[in-house]
Amino acid sequence: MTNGSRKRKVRGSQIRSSRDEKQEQNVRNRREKERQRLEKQESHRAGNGAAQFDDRFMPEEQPFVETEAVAQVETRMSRWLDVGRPVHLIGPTGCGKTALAMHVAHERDRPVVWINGDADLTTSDLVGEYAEKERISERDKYIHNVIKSKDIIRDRWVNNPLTVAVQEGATLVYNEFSRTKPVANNVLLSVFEEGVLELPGQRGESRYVDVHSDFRAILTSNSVEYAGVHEPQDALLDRLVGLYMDFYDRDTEVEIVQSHVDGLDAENIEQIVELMRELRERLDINVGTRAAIMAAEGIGTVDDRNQSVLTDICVDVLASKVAQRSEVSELRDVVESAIQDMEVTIS
Ligand SMILES: Nc1ncnc2c1ncn2[C@@H]1O[C@H](COP(=O)(O)OP(=O)(O)OP(=O)(O)O)[C@@H](O)[C@H]1O
Repeated sequence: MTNGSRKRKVRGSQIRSSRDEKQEQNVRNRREKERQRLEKQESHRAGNGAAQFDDRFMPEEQPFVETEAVAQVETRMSRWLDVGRPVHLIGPTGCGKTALAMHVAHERDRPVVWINGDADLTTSDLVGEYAEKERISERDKYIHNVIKSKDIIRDRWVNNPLTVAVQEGATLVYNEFSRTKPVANNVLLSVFEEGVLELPGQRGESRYVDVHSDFRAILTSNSVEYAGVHEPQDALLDRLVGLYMDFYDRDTEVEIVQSHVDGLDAENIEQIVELMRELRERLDINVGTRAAIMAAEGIGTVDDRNQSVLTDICVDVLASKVAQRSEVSELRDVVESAIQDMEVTIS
């Protein structure tokens, strides 16, 4: 054997040993990456407050007007929330329940969680479910040239808004809760009474979640639907403090419309609010504060303002509430005569 061949042999073994080192290093890197991934996943699952409060649970904050009338209802709400009682705001569509609930919730300086009641909403939609599959792969080289590989697929629990709110001591705003079928809302009974949320589907200790001492709930419902198809179970209503709301007074409604509509002077807004309040009396349909905001927005787009345009705008705003086409002409007649009688002069 020549010196050269010996040298090549030595070089070959050096290359092989550096390859082995590299492979071992790769295995170590992969294990470290997997460890970091699992650690991240675990901390996400355990969740801290900020991570759990996902935007999809919360609507944007709207401008909020606080007059004496508004402050009165706020005071009554806060009184009950302070002693840990859930508050149920009941009132006609568009009277300001949601705006008030959101405002009071934000004032509490706790995270706010939002749920919108719906006939299709299930208990799982409220509390959570095993909704995702989690795949964990382990690859290990225990013996030289033998790679042991294992794939674990397990179900992963995903919390829904009620569980997040209960765990984090948030203020839950459950809008139109009576639209949800009563059976789905049964989970609320033990939350309000025993301070425990039961997670159907979970096993063992993780089936029960202690309600955080700062957790509060504000529920809203429409006074008409409330007595309708999904009449909530008496046991749930028994646990709620019920505050009936009506439309605010004229001046509050004027301020509310002003806060939502730019570029329309106070006189025009006052006339629109007064007209809508009159139509509220004359029509069988519900004419909420929202209708006044929409009419003011509509008028704001018109340069050449007159009674005929105002009639068109009011009919457009209210027509979706009448069931038949034939009723639209009746609606127009009522709007026209209200404008005439009140001598509304929009400018
Ligand atoms: N205090 C307030 N400040 C500012 N805007 C308000 C106030 N109260 C009500 N509004 C506005 O009036 C409109 C109707 O209010 P809101 O949606 O709260 O009524 P609601 O009773 O919850 O209606 P629905 O039953 O249809 O949900 C909204 O545009 C809302 O932003």
